[in-house]
Amino acid sequence: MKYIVMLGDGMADYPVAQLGDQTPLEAAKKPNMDFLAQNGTVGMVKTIPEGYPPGSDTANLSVMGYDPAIYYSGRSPLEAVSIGIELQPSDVTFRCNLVTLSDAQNYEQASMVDYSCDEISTEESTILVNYLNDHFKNEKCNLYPGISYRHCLVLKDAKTGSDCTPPHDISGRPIAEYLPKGRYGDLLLDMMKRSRQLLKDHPVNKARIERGLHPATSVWFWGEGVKPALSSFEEKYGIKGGVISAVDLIKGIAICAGLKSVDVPGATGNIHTNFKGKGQAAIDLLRNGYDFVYIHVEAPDECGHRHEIENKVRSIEKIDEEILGPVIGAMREDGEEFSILLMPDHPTPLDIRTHTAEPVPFVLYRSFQHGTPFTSRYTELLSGETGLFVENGYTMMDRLIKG
Ligand SMILES: O=C(O)[C@@H](CO)OP(=O)(O)O
Repeated sequence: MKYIVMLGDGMADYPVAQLGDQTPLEAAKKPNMDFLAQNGTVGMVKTIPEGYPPGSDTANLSVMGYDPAIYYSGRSPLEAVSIGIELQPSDVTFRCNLVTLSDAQNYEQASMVDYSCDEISTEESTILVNYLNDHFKNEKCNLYPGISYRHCLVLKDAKTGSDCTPPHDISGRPIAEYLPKGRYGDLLLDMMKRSRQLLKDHPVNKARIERGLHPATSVWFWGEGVKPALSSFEEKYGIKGGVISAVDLIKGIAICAGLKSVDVPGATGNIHTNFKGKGQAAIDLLRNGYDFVYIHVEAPDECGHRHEIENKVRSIEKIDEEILGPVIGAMREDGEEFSILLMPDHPTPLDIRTHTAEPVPFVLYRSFQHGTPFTSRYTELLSGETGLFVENGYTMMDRLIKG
């Protein structure tokens, strides 16, 4: 028996005028997802517990079977683990984005033009983060380069209690209201201001501007946290598993849960990711001694944040055609019985360009069970109409594996 989670990050949405008032899930051609919905159990599930931020951290922990109320210790430490940073219990970490701010005389007067600097390449960002660290590093403070615009700041012998805003929540808005506050607010803001001076004339940025791309004009800190402690997935569920994702957050959850984190060449975390490669990596894992795979695709979420309507629809179609179809095909070819949980972690509605905490539509399909069809397609509306509602997202893994 094989267990598969197919997770489209931020896939759920609201009706979009440009799509004829359909959601991207309604507009997309996705025969495999619709087949699962026609033959599986369909409903809505709340992945974000009351009082928690609607992030991919809390939501993916839930889907992976870990109650955020018990296991959530912040986002950046999960990413730090994936980057390979040895965290001490007294370390406090922050996500460090490279961002593009608008030109302004004073830092406080700028706006958030782009939380990702046009998804700056890892090669360029590594040069910039190492350069900044040469200026910032001391016995209490260290910057570590990660992937693309996602990096990590570690403060030694520190405490939590800073109040920061994710930059993808304030796209296009003036930053004044959203600058760091709380315990390390002044320190973080000082580094952000200094980074703007240091990055201004950097050759990497000059070359980006020449190529018509957004330069990295500042660092932006958020996602505070401390060393995570997850129980072993294998001990919890009695099966060996792996995770396929392009982003450090999900890879970090995998490592902390004792799951294998698979690197797929060309997996980028955006619409240009290697969808086929991810599907093949899942098949390879399931054919080589692993009974569980969690396939995470970041692209629909990025398209939501960037307000890329067509790309969001297309990313759902590519998940369906290049990942879900081949995985289902391989399981049938091998004569394997299998269960699939299909769902997003949270909605990232195109209209608001950020996450919401609303319940998301799910399908739980078992290759060996055939009952009365629940619904005709996999959509937000039809999933809601079945009347099945799961209050605690972290129980979905029990439903998938334990039945
Ligand atoms: O990694 C990030 O910075 C954000 C935005 O892309 O990811 P998510 O929306 O999945 O939290």
